Amino acid sequence: MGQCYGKVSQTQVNETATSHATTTVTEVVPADPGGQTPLQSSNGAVNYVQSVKNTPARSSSQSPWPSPYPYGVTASPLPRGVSPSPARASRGSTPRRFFRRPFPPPSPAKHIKASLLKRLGGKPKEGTIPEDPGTEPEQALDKSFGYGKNFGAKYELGKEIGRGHFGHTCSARGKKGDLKDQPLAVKIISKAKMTTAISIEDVRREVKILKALSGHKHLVKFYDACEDANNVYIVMELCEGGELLDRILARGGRYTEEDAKAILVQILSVVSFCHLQGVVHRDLKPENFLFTSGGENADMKLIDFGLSDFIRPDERLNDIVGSAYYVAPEVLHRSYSMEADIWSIGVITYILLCGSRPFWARTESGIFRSVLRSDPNFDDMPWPSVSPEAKDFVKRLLNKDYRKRMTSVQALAHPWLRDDSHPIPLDILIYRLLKSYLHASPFKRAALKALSKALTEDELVYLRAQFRLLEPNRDGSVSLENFKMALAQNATEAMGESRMGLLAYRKMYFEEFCAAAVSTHQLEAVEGWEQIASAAFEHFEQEGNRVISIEELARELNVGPSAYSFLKDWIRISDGKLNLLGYKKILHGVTFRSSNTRHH
Ligand SMILES: Nc1ncnc2c1ncn2[C@@H]1O[C@H](COP(=O)(O)OP(=O)(O)OP(=O)(O)O)[C@@H](O)[C@H]1O
Ligand SMILES: [Ca+2]
Ligand SMILES: [Ca+2]
Repeated sequence: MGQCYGKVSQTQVNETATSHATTTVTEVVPADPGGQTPLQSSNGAVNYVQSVKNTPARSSSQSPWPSPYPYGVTASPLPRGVSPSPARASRGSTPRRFFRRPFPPPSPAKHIKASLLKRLGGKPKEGTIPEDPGTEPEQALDKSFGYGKNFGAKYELGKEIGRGHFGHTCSARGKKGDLKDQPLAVKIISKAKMTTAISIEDVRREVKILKALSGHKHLVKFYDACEDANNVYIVMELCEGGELLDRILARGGRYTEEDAKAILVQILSVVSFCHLQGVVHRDLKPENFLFTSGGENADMKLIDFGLSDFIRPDERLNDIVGSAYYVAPEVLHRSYSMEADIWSIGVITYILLCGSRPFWARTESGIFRSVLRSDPNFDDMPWPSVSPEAKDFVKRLLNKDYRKRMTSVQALAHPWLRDDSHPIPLDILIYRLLKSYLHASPFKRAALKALSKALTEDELVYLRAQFRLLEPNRDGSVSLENFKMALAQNATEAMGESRMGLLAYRKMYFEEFCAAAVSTHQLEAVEGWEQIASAAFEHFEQEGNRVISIEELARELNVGPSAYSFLKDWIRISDGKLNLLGYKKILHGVTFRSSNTRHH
């Protein structure tokens, strides 16, 4: 068996314990002898225990679970005045109480190792990391950011209040100007830690995104960025209420549905805002939501845009980043977009409702396997007593097929959360669907039109809200001009970055809007899909179905002659029109893996 690439020497451990608590210390997966990626490696229990013993920060080396305290119990990451919760403190001594649950309760999440190495540099063993970590000679790196150089003159630093893999955060006070005497938080990122071009770019982007998005009610307010020879300083509003993770642990890891809803509405509201601005967060987890004050009903703020990126509506990202417990399957498959954030919210929701993680294993590769292959447990306590709406909600966020997942806006409109007290924001998904509708063939549009006539009230609530947000013209129609206007109204500085393409002018009334803005993939994940499809097919029979040849159907579906043998089953022999199966295929689109066919 090869060496652990994450194994650390005692000196490194000490260095880590005093400066940064990194995952490379607290969770170690053995490198695969065959040079496989961490995705495929397995096992590691023995090495894991050994590495635990090497880690001075741990409160107990007996616990079978990764420590909730990468910082050690003495160096609590909790804000002043908040003591460690009993759940956190007692974990090491009473591990058995957690066996009753399908998975152990949450602990601070670990960044995906490959991503961490790539960003912060390091010495991976040959072949263990899927990508070149991009380490460059130090002197070649340009570490000047163009930020103000007068941090010391403007701010007075206070105590350390938090720590992550990339930086530590201190309380501070403004010395002059608008921020004079105002309590602040300053995230300090050491330039010495920026050993790769990627890590420098990450900091630049973190500041840029934070600055651009600052202003939303549930997003930490950005004030200033400074630098000196040693550090970058990100000055922001001080959130004194601690992390969401600590509140979850303080409650023994379970929220009532009402309390969970109050949390989720805030998360979804800020995440829909980010997505509309073309920003994907990529590291949503309970550690990255802070409460403004200690009160039960304090507002929550999203922090830490260190892994965030700009993304265009049709773009896919391929960089494996995030934290293992919260990472979406398609991120591990290296082709993802905004929906990856929604998965993470699904994981958070699951944790809020039952106190356990939906995907858990002792090693990173084990967690990945679970994310890719296993279905979360909805059978054990407390799930039988959780409302069907809440369960449906979680399942529609944790769908492994990202096309079937709800968007954050749809989640806000889901029956479990729907409530007049929070507005439903504009959904960028509509823009994508409209665009693809306008590019679709008349036959496919007729199929969608029939589908839209079979929609249930639940779907219509969302569509009506979206239509209203486009502020229909006096004749009740909208065009893409309305879309442009609506987007412009919601735009921040960040939006320009997403380089929204503009579509041609085309008038649309509500009826057609529904046909254009309905997502077949999402509907397929709905419980009543078969009924909806049958009802839709009846509408299609009335005013859309027609005689179609195999060749024409192949063209419609964008597939080649090798698919003809399948296609004949989708056309009725009696009248040469589509049957129900064929109708569903037209709605869904098909992919044949054959060299003779064009990939869809
Ligand atoms: N505005 C703030 N007010 C109060 N505490 C904060 C604030 N920003 C950050 N913190 C604290 O500092 C910690 C680290 O900050 P942050 O998450 O931005 O760092 P990081 O190094 O990027 O973390 P990670 O390891 O998750 O990538 C947070 O978890 C939180 O406890
Ligand atoms: Ca963080
Ligand atoms: Ca971060």
